[in-house]
Formats: sequence, structure tokens, C-alpha cells
Amino acid sequence: MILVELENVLFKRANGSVSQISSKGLLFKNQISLKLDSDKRWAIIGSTKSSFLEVLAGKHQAVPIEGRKYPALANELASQSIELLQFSNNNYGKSATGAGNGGFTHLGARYEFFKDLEIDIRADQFISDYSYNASRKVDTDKIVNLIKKFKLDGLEDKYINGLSNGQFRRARLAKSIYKAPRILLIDDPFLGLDPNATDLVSNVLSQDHASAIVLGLRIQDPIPSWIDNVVLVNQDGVVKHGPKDALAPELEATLDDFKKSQIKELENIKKKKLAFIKRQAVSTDSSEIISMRNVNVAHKGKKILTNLNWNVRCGEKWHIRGPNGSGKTTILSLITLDHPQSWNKSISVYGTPRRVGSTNYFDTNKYIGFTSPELHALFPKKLTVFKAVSTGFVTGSYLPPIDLTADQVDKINNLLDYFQLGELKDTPFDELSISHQKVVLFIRAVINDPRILILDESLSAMNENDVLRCKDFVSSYNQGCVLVVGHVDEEVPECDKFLQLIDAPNGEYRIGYV
Ligand SMILES: Nc1ncnc2c1ncn2[C@@H]1O[C@H](COP(=O)(O)OP(=O)(O)OP(=O)(O)O)[C@@H](O)[C@H]1O
Repeated sequence: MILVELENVLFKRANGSVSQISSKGLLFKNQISLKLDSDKRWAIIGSTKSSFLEVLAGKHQAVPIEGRKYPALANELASQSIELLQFSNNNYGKSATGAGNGGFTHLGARYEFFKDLEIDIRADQFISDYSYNASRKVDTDKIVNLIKKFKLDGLEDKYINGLSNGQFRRARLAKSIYKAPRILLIDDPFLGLDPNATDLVSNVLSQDHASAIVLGLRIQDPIPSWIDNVVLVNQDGVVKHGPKDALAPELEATLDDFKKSQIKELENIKKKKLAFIKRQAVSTDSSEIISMRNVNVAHKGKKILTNLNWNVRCGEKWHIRGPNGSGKTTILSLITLDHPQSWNKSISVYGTPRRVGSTNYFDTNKYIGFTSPELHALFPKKLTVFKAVSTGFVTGSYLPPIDLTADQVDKINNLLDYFQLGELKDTPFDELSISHQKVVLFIRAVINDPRILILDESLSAMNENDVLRCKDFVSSYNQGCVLVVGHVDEEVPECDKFLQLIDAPNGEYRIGYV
């Protein structure tokens, strides 16, 4: 049965979308013809996979309009039969309705969830779409089953603000599967998941036969074994499509080309490095910046951190590792004073114990540069690229500063040029690709030479060239310490030390050299 039929069709970008667009105003240069049938499992692979999934989901304008059809859905409402799940965009939807922007607020809000009792909902209600359909009968068995399958047991009665990023992404998947749409399109299905959760999610998806599943993958991502058909896409449109095994040589050649282009790009980056970000003289400052002595954090009796002893010195780059839900974001929120237990004399920054009265939120965050999925979700979308970066000079606000010094303007322009965003400096944030949005947040984090640079999943969902540039920048960063959270090695800038959290009931950890 044919679910989606594209026949000699071009696509124009819908207003307000953040997809990449070619110079002609078309999403893909060439006309597209493709039939997706319901008994196959598909992966859309390549640089324009996100736009392609949007097109399959009925977004963007089809030219001619009859060039896109849903033969099997003739009598159904497309909005109810097609579900597009995008993890990489800034619509995390961690709100009561699970829809719309801005529900997922700043880290601090996570720890104040009890204030939001009226609007916040439990994980199990979220999965059953409770708030949309309070009167609808909920299939409790199905919910229980999904919670088990996605290893969310024990979290079902937690408010969704209290879920870690990886836990919340699993809950979003469970919610989509609960709805049992005819077509379930999932972009970057494994983004932000630890290796075990990746296997788990892949396994659950392979067993779901209620929906036709279409994944959006990057060329370098492993293709799950249960995918049988692939569509290779780029700016031109569909490059090739067919059974995965038949296309294996094509896929390998594309991956080879991709790797070669990366090596070339890296050489370019090294050559073009701007004067002010040239490798600075190695700093001799190795003073202690952060010190934690026997720090303990527990949520409702569940130990997250136990007797954490950790020192971070100037010049050090730390990879904070650990499975989803092990406490990485919790540690970061202790540093940024977003966690209620941040006011703890066992935590010192520059030798000053965090006693109430010894510091405040603004003074602390002045020397911290920060980027995270939460910030991405919250960030004002209408600011131009230049203004968005300029907010990095302000503490505790997303309003651009009224006055910038000539040096600050120069610095923003230089960094935008280095990251190849110079020409987009007057473009609104939400008209950029996801990758470029993340680069803007990265530049914003580093613009004020922070002494503590926090990069929480900051390179995930970036395209490879942007990843290379950011990694290169971090490798030369010696203004302070760098704390990195990331699950996929290729998205983690080079670090010298690691703090490994072990997801055990005892909140254990290990420290070592990378
Ligand atoms: N406000 C809260 N109330 C209750 N539990 C919470 C709260 N915030 C976090 N937790 C729990 O604390 C644990 C650690 O969460 P944290 O976000 O620090 O994990 P993480 O290692 O960053 O995970 P991920 O890789 O998924 O982002 C999780 O089990 C989470 O459910």
C-alpha cells in the first residue's frame, strides 16, 4: 500500500521553517519522484534529510500541489495520521501540552517544578496525551507497556520537568508510538541518547508495527539493521533510493566522499584561522576554579551524586560522561547556581565557598559561558544572528546590550566570519538551519572569554563542518576551563580529563585522563 507518492514535484519552503533552502527558493533543486510503501522500513539519509522528512509530513508547498499524494490516507486527517518527531529543533515541547515552544525552560525551572503543579504533568499523562484529550479513554495497559519498553519505569509519576534530556526524549518517542499514527517520521532518533538507550530505542522501533516508520539519519550514522529501504538525499533532491543492501556500495562511496571533504575542510579551517583565535601562548595559569568536596544530591531519596570530590583547574578540559539520567546536567546546574543545592559550602569557585551572601547568581554567571538544549529551546527566536551573539556580553538576560564597544562589535564580526555566518548576521535566529542556530549559541557562549565554558550537547545536531570549526576553537581555548557533556565521541571536543558518572543507585563516579 502506497503511503506517500511524490511525482515530478518541487517544494517551496513554508514560511517560518528553519530548513535549509537553496538559492532559488526551492528546498531541492530537482523534481522529486518517490513512492513510500507501508510494508517497508525507511531511512532518509543525507544533508537534507530534515527537509525531506518535513516534505513527507506534508509541510512545505508542493509544486504542483497534486505532485504529493497520500493514497492510503485518502479518508483520514493527515494531521492525525502523520507524526513528525524532530529532536534536533528547538521545540522540545517540555510543556504541559507537549506542543509549542518555550515549555522547556531554563535549567533553574527544572528544580522548581513543584511551583507549576497546575500546568505541569506526570510522565505517564504526557505519554497518553492527557492534556489534549482529558475526556478520551486512556489505554492504561498500553501506557504501562510503553513505559516498561522505554525503561521509564519508576519515572512515570515524575513531572516531566524532572526528567533528564535522554529520559524526556524516550518519553516523547513513547508518546508518538502510543498515538499509533499511520506514518511515524523520526528525525535524528538517537540524538542525545547514551549507547544503551540507543539500542533500546532501536529495538522498540523495530518491533512497532502499528506505524510505518521513517528515520532521518546523517550519512555517518549507523543504519539500524531492521531498516530495509534507504533514500539518499542532498540539495539536489533524491540521489538514489532502493533496498539498503543494494545501495550499500553507493552509501559507502558517499561516506568516503564525506570523510575526504572533512579532511579538506579541516585543512581550510587551520589555514584561515583568524588572528585573535590563533593558538594563544599556552597559559601558565593552572589555578583552581571549581572545587567540590563530598557533594551529595538526591531527588526523592534517589541518590544522584554521592560524596563527589572534584577539582577543576584553569586550562583543563573535562568530558562529563555518563548514561542518561546519571546526573551530568545536575552537576552543571550546581555550578551555574540553578540547582537548589548550589548554595553549599562544599562547593567553592575560585576558593570562595558557596555560602549564601558570599556570591549571587549574576556575579557567578558573569564568568560562565553556557550552551545547552534547554537554552536552545528558550532562546528568543526573532533576534538577528548579530544580536543573538551580543547577548553573550550580558549576564542573566536575553536582551541584547544597548551599547557595544567597538572591540565587542569587532569580536562578534570576526567570530561570525570565522564560523562562516558573516553573511547571515542580520538573519533572524529562527530562519537559520538547526546547525547554524547551535553555532550562534556556541559563539554566544565563548564571546566574553568565560572562565568556565560549559558545552552541554552543544555540538549535537550540527553539520560536520560546523562541528569541526567548534572543535578547533575549543582546542585553542585557554581562557579558563571547559566542561563538555556529549554522548557521541565525534560531537565531543578534545578533552584531557573525564568525570564518569555511573548510573547506579549509589551515585558513584570515576575520574581519569582521556
Ligand atoms: N527536578 C527534579 N526532580 C526530580 N528528579 C530530578 C529533577 N531533575 C533531575 N532529576 C533526576 O535526576 C537524575 C539526573 O538528571 P540529569 O538531568 O542530571 O541527568 P543527565 O546525566 O544530565 O541525563 P541526560 O544524559 O539524559 O541529559 C535523573 O534521574 C532525573 O530524572
